[in-house]
Amino acid sequence: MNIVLLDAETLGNVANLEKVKELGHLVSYPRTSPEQVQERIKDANIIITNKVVLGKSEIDAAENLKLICIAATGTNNIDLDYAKSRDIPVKNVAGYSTESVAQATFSMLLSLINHLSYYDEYAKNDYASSGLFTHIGPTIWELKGKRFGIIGLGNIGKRVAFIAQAFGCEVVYYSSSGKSRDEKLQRLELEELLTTSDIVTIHAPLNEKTKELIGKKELSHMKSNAILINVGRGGIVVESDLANALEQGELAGAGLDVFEKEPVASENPLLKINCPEKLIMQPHVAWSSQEARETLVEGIIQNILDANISI
Ligand SMILES: NC(=O)C1=CN([C@@H]2O[C@H](COP(=O)(O)OP(=O)(O)OC[C@H]3O[C@@H](n4cnc5c(N)ncnc54)[C@H](O)[C@@H]3O)[C@@H](O)[C@H]2O)C=CC1
Ligand SMILES: O=C(O)C(=O)CO
Repeated sequence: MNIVLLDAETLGNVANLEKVKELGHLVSYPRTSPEQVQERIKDANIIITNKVVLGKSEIDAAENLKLICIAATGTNNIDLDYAKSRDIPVKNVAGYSTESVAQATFSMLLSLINHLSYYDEYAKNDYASSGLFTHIGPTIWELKGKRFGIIGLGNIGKRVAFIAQAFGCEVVYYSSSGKSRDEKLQRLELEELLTTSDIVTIHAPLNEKTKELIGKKELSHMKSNAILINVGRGGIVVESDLANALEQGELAGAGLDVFEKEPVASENPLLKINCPEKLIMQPHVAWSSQEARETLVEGIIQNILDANISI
């Protein structure tokens, strides 16, 4: 059985990747450009991809393809409808990074509301000569009692809700999908969630309903002291509108782990905003704790075993 892993570098150093070799003949590429995909997968029975895009032409190029394994939870890099029409199963790994992404959500949020970068820089450069034990600079506020609005209440959204409640927040959520109802939490329409929340975090997948869900109009509904965190997918937030909204003071800050184009384009307006202290950016690492990457590989192995492929 030919297994082709297209973007091994994205998994980092995980010992259990060796176990995939016990399942078949593994050819592992650190990275694969769009131009290289078709040649590399032409003999593959199983393709493993984290973020390499497999559309119609790529799927057609792999004539003996039996399974597509996504080395991720999000499935938006695969043409799922076309794979289905060709009877090729597509398996993602659900839930492997829930803790890691929830932790990253709060890491960015707490950094922003406690102004970590500012106070770190002050302590290292100005504190010794300040003559005062403290320094009241940018305002720090407490999470307790604040309204915490979650967009997408699945595995990650629910974990974030639990932690937000532990901080004493009032959690509300928006979901267009009936699957994620939670009777214990208040469900709001998107506009009300945006208008009334002090913190908004995004944990939805990218699909037709979520694409550009948060643009100019939605950002203008947000409270001027609010913080927006997006660890779902980049295409959900319109980046040029967010850059404008931060500059205009329509919201107080944003933490982004995901971007419409990854890596970000050098002309991305977010890289050029005139208030960089209001924005934290990460290179799509919310998922990537050591524990999560090892669990991810276990999930891929299980997906291959479950598929019970015979060649
Ligand atoms: N930044 C990162 O490193 C990572 C990002 N992700 C992203 O987070 C997403 C969610 O992950 P999980 O919670 O594990 O998945 P999940 O499938 O458990 O939850 C997704 C939730 O979003 C809801 N949803 C779907 N369409 C929606 C819409 N139009 N509006 C509001 N909610 C909607 C679904 O009903 C579901 O409850 C993934 O699809 C992926 O895009 C996931 C893992 C790592
Ligand atoms: O698992 C996911 O969906 C991620 O974004 C990490 O690759």
